[in-house]
Amino acid sequence: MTHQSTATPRTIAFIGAGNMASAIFGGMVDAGYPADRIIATARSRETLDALEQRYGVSTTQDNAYAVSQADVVVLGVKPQMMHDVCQALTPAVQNRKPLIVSVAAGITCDSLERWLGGDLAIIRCMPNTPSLVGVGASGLYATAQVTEEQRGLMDEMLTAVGIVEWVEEEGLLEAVTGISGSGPAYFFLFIESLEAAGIELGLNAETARRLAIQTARGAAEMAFFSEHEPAELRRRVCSPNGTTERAINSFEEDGLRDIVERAAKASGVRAAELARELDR
Ligand SMILES: NC(=O)C1=CN([C@@H]2O[C@H](COP(=O)(O)OP(=O)(O)OC[C@H]3O[C@@H](n4cnc5c(N)ncnc54)[C@H](O)[C@@H]3O)[C@@H](O)[C@H]2O)C=CC1
Ligand SMILES: O=C(O)[C@@H]1CCC=N1
Repeated sequence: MTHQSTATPRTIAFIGAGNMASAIFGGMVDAGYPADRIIATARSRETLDALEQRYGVSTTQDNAYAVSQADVVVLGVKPQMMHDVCQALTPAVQNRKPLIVSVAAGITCDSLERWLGGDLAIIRCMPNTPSLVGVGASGLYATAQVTEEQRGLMDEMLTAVGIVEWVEEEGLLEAVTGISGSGPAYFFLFIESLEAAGIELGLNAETARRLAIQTARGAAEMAFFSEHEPAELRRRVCSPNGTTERAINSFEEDGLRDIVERAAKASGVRAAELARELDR
């Protein structure tokens, strides 16, 4: 994959280059976005050195300096840190007026706007970590101040690392969090469980892990590329009165669908809770 845009690439500051932010810019760089247009900040110099070495991005521990260079500021710190980080950045942000993008679970555009001094174009983004390997899924919400060009810029940045879905109501980002933001962890848990089952059934640990991972990958790729819906693909694995049917019946009897729905809702509820807890 190569970076397609002919426009001058924007300078993007990632404030808090942890798991999520580095998954996005790592994926962007691997997809061809110019590394010299990315500035990453973090608390530890060691983290930044490693990112500089791996991706060739610029780094600094000075958040305000990074903002002073940026057309787009991606806020990638933990929700609990967001208030203090924003307040410290207010002068630099008000001076430069970059597009503000937050990836933090829960934190509302209203809080961000207040904490950063007002009158800003803000996008809330709920990405996920598979962005690192170009298979991310991001849900986005834009406030009224965001221009079409800025939306286009985000589309360009994030389609380099996966799919992008815009939602028209901010509250729907809670649903996005419950499905795709937290979602990779659900699938990792399923892989772990399948691996453990393989070991229980007598396979050696490495074989069980390789089979579980490759099966998850194969199923996801088939679902992605197929013209058939997942339910049909599932039916095609189930021979009548065969082995899969027995396993699927076991899942259904144990209430897997309800279990998944409850978990996804719990994630979204926690996002809403974070917004209330951290608003001030
Ligand atoms: N991890 C995930 O799968 C996802 C995370 N998110 C959101 O991404 C945000 C970050 O989560 P993670 O990357 O998992 O956390 P993390 O702990 O890996 O990253 C946070 C980074 O912020 C840095 N940091 C802390 N205080 C700072 C400061 N004052 N100035 C500059 N940098 C500072 C830390 O050094 C660290 O590198 C959270 O708000 C979370 O809700 C959203 C979607 C998925
Ligand atoms: O667990 C969290 O709060 C973050 C947001 C979505 C995925 N990880």
